[in-house]
Amino acid sequence: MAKVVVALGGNAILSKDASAKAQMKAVKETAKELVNFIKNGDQLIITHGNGPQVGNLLLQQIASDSNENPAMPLDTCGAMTQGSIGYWFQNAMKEELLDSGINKDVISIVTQTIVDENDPAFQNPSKPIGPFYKADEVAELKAQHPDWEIVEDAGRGYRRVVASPKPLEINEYHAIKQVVDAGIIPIVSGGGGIPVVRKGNRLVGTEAVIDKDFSASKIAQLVDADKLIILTSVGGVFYNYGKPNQQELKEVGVDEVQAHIDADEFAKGSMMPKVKAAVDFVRNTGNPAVIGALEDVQNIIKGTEGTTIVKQRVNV
Ligand SMILES: Nc1ncnc2c1ncn2[C@@H]1O[C@H](COP(=O)(O)OP(=O)(O)O)[C@@H](O)[C@H]1O
Ligand SMILES: NC(=O)OP(=O)(O)O
Repeated sequence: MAKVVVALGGNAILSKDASAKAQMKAVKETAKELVNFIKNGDQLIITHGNGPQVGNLLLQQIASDSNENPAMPLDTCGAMTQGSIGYWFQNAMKEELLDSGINKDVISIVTQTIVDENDPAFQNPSKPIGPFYKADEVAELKAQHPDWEIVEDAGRGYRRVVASPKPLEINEYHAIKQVVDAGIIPIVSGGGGIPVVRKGNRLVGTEAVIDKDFSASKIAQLVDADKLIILTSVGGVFYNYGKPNQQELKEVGVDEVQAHIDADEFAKGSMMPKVKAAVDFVRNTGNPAVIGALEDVQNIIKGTEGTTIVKQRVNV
């Protein structure tokens, strides 16, 4: 039995339609794929992004902000998305498991992730959240929201970016480990976890969105996972992505990927955190990490799809 941490992108939950109904439908499709890990005999730990959802929630907060009904801060919005997305997954996974004749419990755990208040990321926002905007909408958005940073997101449009400090510790990991050992499927560290700073015995929420790929790597190391699988909207990692000479990677050693990270060849805010998180997991555990598409889960399990990053390639 392999212990597998699966990280899902916020974009895998929300495509164009941001209604709860459409997101629940997408989560249900995702759950159908995830149940394949259980059928394969794996122990599953699920984590997910929240970039689109937390950005949309912030917009709702701004739209209804008043003395009587004040806007919630970003850390609280992160917690709210852990609750809503966790509910969707908990609900959909249980139904899919029962439909497959498997009686297993699924539970989402509100997770706090400890960050360093002096992390330079607080001065350099990089995490895209919320909807995509067109180039000609940016000037008006900046006039409406002078405190917003807006950047181009991997050729897909423009998005607001917020601070994204690195996860140092997952506060609830002892409890998460016990849940996994009890044979329960946990949904953890949603949206990278709620960013908190340690002040003695207190954990104080801070306004940021942690990259779920980095926190997934941390969780995977803390629970001694055999594999980290990052599922997204693309079949694997490409060199020269989007160019005529793009090349999809099948199996690749950490040192080779590191050289491409050092040369800044992957898109910031999309593929770069995934490859960095995967390399961190492989280096610290010696176990493989896979980056691939959600719809390819069955073949990822067989090892025929996705990009697998390994400590050292056997046949080079
Ligand atoms: N080198 C690359 N190889 C593959 N995909 C890439 C690369 N560079 C950028 N991308 C883009 O990254 C996207 C995945 O990142 P993102 O949308 O942030 O993931 P998620 O929300 O699923 O975590 C892909 O859909 C693809 O458009
Ligand atoms: N928090 C986070 O990494 O979200 P996305 O995966 O949606 O970007």
